[in-house]
Amino acid sequence: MAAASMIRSVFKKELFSGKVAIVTGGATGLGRAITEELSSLGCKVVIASRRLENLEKAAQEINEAIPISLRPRVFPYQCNIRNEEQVKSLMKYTIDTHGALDYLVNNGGGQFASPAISAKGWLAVVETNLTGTFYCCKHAYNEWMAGHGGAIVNIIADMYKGFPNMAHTGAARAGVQNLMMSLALEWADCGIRINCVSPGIIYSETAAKNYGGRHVFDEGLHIIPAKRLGIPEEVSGAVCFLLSPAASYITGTTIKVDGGQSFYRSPFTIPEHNSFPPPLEDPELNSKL
Ligand SMILES: CCC/C=C/C(=O)SCCNC(=O)CCNC(=O)[C@H](O)C(C)(C)COP(=O)([O-])OP(=O)([O-])OC[C@H]1O[C@@H](n2cnc3c(N)ncnc32)[C@H](O)[C@@H]1OP(=O)([O-])[O-]
Ligand SMILES: NC(=O)C1=CN([C@@H]2O[C@H](COP(=O)(O)OP(=O)(O)OC[C@H]3O[C@@H](n4cnc5c(N)ncnc54)[C@H](OP(=O)(O)O)[C@@H]3O)[C@@H](O)[C@H]2O)C=CC1
Repeated sequence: MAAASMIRSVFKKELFSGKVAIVTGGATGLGRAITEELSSLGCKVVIASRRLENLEKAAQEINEAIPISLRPRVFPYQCNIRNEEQVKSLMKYTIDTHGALDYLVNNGGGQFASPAISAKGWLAVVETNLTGTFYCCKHAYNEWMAGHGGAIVNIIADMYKGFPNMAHTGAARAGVQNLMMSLALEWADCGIRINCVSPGIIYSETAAKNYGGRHVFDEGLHIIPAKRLGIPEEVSGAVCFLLSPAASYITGTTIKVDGGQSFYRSPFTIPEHNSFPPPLEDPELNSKL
């Protein structure tokens, strides 16, 4: 956010002291808010995404807000989560440099809106959001969490009524939610908790830019019972809660941070038509249905 948020962390200072986290997409939007809150609570955070320049700038800015004696707490690392080798290197770097990997936040991702998705576009979005999350979970588990436990949070999206015009991301996010449930069971015996946070429409400058402007977000206002957009700090609090000891008995679940949007109306309008097959023999009766 360009404007200062009124939301301050509700968690105690040093809640995450001595802990190490990876936040993918941690330089912008939701990921940045999560990184700011985790690092302000004592956590070392490796932020990982494709654009190194962005990551370096964000790390510098966030570190500057931390008392000099406690810096640095945020570390940039270039990684495309679609590339399994790069994901493996991210995990190794984090553990070799910082000695642990307590938390993983799978936030990096995105999509584009289109009613006609090409095969290449479909693969790009599924590989980013579903396969990228799978790679990150798998290698966090292999490299550290299988032997030490840990907590994972995946950021998904409001896809509960389908996701017309963004079918690729709807399918990918539903896949991430189901993956989360499988892993919560498979990895429970290692002391790994894994959950999802499902944001509604959360305004950030970078997200809006990706959609060609703020108007795209404002167009969603009529489907939000809260009658306003969310901000990244409102998502961050839920992520920090799920990582914290306050959530020590919570695994395999999803927290929706969406102002009630997910159980309210769909943004999608179906054109008038009579294309469905008639159920009755009498055409006149059919016309009355
Ligand atoms: C509104 C409220 C809800 C908000 C939710 C949010 O998530 S906010 C967060 C918002 N933040 C983000 O979403 C940030 C992250 N998002 C991204 O990086 C991209 O959206 C990505 C995931 C598609 C990866 O892209 P990439 O370039 O690295 O991938 P690539 O080079 O491998 O294949 C690309 C292929 O995909 C297709 N295609 C791509 N764009 C469009 C389009 N606009 N139009 C049509 N098609 C498009 C095209 O086929 C293209 O191939 P081509 O024709 O070029 O040969
Ligand atoms: N804002 C919203 O309303 C909603 C957002 N979400 C999801 O929340 C997450 C954060 O979005 P938001 O902060 O709003 O938007 P942003 O566009 O600011 O964030 C997306 C982040 O993901 C990173 N990223 C994208 N692709 C990759 C990749 N292949 N490898 C590594 N990192 C990648 C980007 O960094 P870089 O370009 O450097 O790789 C960027 O930092 C996304 O998954 C988004 O889809 C879900 C529901 C609603």
